[in-house]
Amino acid sequence: MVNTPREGRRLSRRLSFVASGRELAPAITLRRTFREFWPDTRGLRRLFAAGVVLAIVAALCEVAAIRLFGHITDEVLATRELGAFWVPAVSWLGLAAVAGVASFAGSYVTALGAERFLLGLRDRVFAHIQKLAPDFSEKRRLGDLMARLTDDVEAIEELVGSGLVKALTAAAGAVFFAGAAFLIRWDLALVTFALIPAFLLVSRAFAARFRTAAARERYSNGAMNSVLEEGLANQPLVQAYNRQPAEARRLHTEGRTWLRANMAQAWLSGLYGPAVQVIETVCLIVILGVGAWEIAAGRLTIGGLLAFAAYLALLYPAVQSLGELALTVSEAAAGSDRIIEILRTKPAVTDAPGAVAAGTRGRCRGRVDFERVGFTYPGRGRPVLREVSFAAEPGELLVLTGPSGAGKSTLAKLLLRFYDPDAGRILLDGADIRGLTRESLRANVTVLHQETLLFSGSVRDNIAYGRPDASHDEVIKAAEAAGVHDFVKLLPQGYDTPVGQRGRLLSGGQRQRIAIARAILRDAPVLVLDEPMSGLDETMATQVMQPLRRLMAGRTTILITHDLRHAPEGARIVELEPVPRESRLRLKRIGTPARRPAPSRDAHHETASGAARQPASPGMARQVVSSVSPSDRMCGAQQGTLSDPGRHAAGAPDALHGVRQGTAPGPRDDSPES
Ligand SMILES: Nc1ncnc2c1ncn2[C@@H]1O[C@H](COP(=O)(O)OP(=O)(O)OP(=O)(O)O)[C@@H](O)[C@H]1O
Repeated sequence: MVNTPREGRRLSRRLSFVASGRELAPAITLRRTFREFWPDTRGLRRLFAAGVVLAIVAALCEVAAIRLFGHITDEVLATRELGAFWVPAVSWLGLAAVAGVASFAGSYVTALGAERFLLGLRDRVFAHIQKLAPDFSEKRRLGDLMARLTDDVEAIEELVGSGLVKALTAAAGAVFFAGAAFLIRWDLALVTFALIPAFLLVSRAFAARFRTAAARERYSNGAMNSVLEEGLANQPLVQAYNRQPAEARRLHTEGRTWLRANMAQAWLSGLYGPAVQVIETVCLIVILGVGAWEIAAGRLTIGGLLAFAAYLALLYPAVQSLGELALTVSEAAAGSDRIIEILRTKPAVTDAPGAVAAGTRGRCRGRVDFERVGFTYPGRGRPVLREVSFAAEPGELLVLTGPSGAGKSTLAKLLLRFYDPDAGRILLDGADIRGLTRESLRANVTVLHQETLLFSGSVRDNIAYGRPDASHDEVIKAAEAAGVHDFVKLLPQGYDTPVGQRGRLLSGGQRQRIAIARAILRDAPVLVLDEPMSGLDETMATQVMQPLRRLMAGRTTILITHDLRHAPEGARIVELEPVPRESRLRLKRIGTPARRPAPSRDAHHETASGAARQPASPGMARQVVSSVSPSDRMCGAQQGTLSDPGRHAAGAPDALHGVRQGTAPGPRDDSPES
């Protein structure tokens, strides 16, 4: 059953799937697995069919070769007639050559089909995950998703692709070898066939123990990998906190558990081989005993007996291989369950039928409107946003502030259409973004995420990520504008220097500036900066501020920040407060800081009832926007709207989001750095 270490690993994976079948819920039938994944074999079926045909040719050659072996034994060895040797010997050689070529070609085309199937299915699942909101991956353990894209996809292939080929060829081989043995002596064949259940019984007895051992191995392997992954990913933390010995101990403990689980498996595989061998020996002795009796009685030749034994030696592995099919099915069922779960997850948003491209010739002016937007994350009872309205004019800088968890980053996700709002709408240049193609929408909106996201490629790759066709000069220009060029020049390989895993070979400020260069190169008219200064100290923040201003110049910018010290002068400020637990009251404020933003956000606060905490800066211009409970709505409506009173008033005046227009924003002095 377990012949090579690779097969052993495969078997343990297979058995562990069976063992943990309950959690993995292989409630999927064989038919359903085939129905779901058979279409993935389109274009590959000829390869698999060729694999079956070639494997059958090889098996037939083996049947014929054994026949020749019997013939040589009887006609040459027993009679000592050397002259009768050459023809069968050359034929045997010819058969061996044909079998070798057929076997090689069969394995090759089957492997080609299998690898292409894996490639196609993995691409399909990965492409589907990319269509889902990023939260889909973020909510899951990365290791689990990786296992689905590798082990589970492979398990499906082993059933639907190469597994099917293997099953068909094993079945054909079993029929040929059994048939050939039957032709030599049908009564002797029946005796030996009667011993086949003994193989199945031993397999069954071992499988149960193997299953437990394999499940332990898989579990401890997962635990060990987690320790490794965490230890390596958090290496700076481990070293800074002097936790190296503790981490080493943790790994050693998990490693020892894994070792014990592996030894249990090794013990079982070691025992299984001799157990099967005992049965095979029993079979052989029975055959030899009965054969000797039959030879003495003149009813069987020595060549016939040896050929008979050779057929049985090939028949038993074929039968075992068919027996293992049940394990392949279990594994594939569990794997397909997990893959189907991904494939059946519907994207939170899709392009509407008839969706159009944003803007004129793909580029919009950059006006953004949030109109009474309400949103609750799927599976969450409480809304994150309720009746949020504000607008940003083309080229305007709007600072979005508010306490942690108020939903600021969620607004960015809605603007990118990772989700659609449950209520209200978001407009880009006056067009509801639900009517735009997601590709064109996202081409017009660049988000700089709170955590700088870099790939492990070179500096150049990371800058050009949003525009892979950018020329070298364009990359350098963007890098210069972002203040990247000077430090890149000092790197050992310049723009070709690898930035390391998630850009960890660079400082936080350098990473951030590369992300700014990437955004500059992308040149989208709308920009969302989500806490661009987070994690940067004062000096770094100052260094990043200059390139940021260049990036913001001429673009509609929504700057999300807790820290109003980073709000450029003259910027309009929108404050978002969390949706209160009980009341439907929601308050947000818009203001314009004076020459310098207030040092403390508290200085801007004003209570919902209107009892103002005075702004620290005397020149602060302020608008108050409030989304109010139904009884307050009229009051809100009377206050007008932020930017287009006519449009809102013409809509549903009694449900309007209340806006109190403050002093007009002062002149912006964060204008593009020239
Ligand atoms: N994918 C998600 N699924 C469910 N809830 C989420 C998800 N993402 C965020 N939330 C919740 O939504 C609320 C708003 O989160 P969001 O990240 O928008 O806040 P924020 O104002 O940007 O906070 P911070 O300033 O700390 O970044 C939080 O309570 C958060 O727990």
